[in-house]
Amino acid sequence: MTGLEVRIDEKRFNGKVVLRGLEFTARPGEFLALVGPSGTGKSTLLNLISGLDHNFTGSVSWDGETLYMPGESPSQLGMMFQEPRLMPWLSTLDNVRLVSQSRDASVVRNESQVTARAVELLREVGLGDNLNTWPGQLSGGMQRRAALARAFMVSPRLLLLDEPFVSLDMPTGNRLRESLLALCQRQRPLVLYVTHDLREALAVADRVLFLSGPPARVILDYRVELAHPRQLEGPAVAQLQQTLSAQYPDLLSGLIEISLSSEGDSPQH
Ligand SMILES: Nc1ncnc2c1ncn2[C@@H]1O[C@H](COP(=O)(O)OP(=O)(O)OP(=O)(O)O)[C@@H](O)[C@H]1O
Repeated sequence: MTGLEVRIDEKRFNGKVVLRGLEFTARPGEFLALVGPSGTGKSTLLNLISGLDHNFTGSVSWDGETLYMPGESPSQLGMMFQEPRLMPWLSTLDNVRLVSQSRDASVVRNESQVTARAVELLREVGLGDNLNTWPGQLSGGMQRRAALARAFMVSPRLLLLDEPFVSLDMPTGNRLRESLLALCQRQRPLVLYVTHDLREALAVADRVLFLSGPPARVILDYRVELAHPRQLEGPAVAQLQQTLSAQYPDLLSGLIEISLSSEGDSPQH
């Protein structure tokens, strides 16, 4: 099939089974949220799909071909983590340009094209005035913006996001989610978005995959039939959440959390 086919028979760490019988498929352009209790193996799953960890039984296929030989990752793979992971000694622009030095560089060819694309992406996420700013001078929210721009530098066909906007205040998180959705709308990658926050999942995703407690597997594949733009606090999302809570009370216990932090979009001094 076209797209991603995941079948993890078993993934263990030191003999302990973390994932077992975890299966799903997804098509290009779909936006999937992976929701599950803390410590259930969501990041582990992304590591298997990205090819960072190939020590498991089962298979991951992309466009009908089994990925990957050990040490390989899929081409045009974009990733973003909880931590922005910017190089502190490089400017914001150079942090984004850096990605083009990877083997996915085939997408952008020469220096000026690389720079032009990085500038365009940084403008798109609202950092057009911060091209030469050091990461340490950016706020937490601005650093996530830079990380978001960097994830799109490879024109990703597959985009793996591991709680990318966790511990941001609600307005900052909302603005970043809007930027992400706008970029996805244009480039249509297949997105896997890990979150432990059901409201966030319902606000962004076409499908929500609910993972069980360990060993994790998919216990519900839920299609979200709401038009964009959705608001985290919107009535339709609240109603959906209520319906799901009524239908699947055990599934949702412990999942509905909104992180409130003081981290915002203002630069740090
Ligand atoms: N490198 C590792 N070595 C040993 N155990 C590991 C390793 N990485 C993860 N684990 C274990 O695997 C389980 C799943 O961890 P993982 O980080 O994938 O969960 P998660 O669902 O992403 O958690 P959270 O929501 O808290 O980020 C945990 O019990 C964790 O301790």
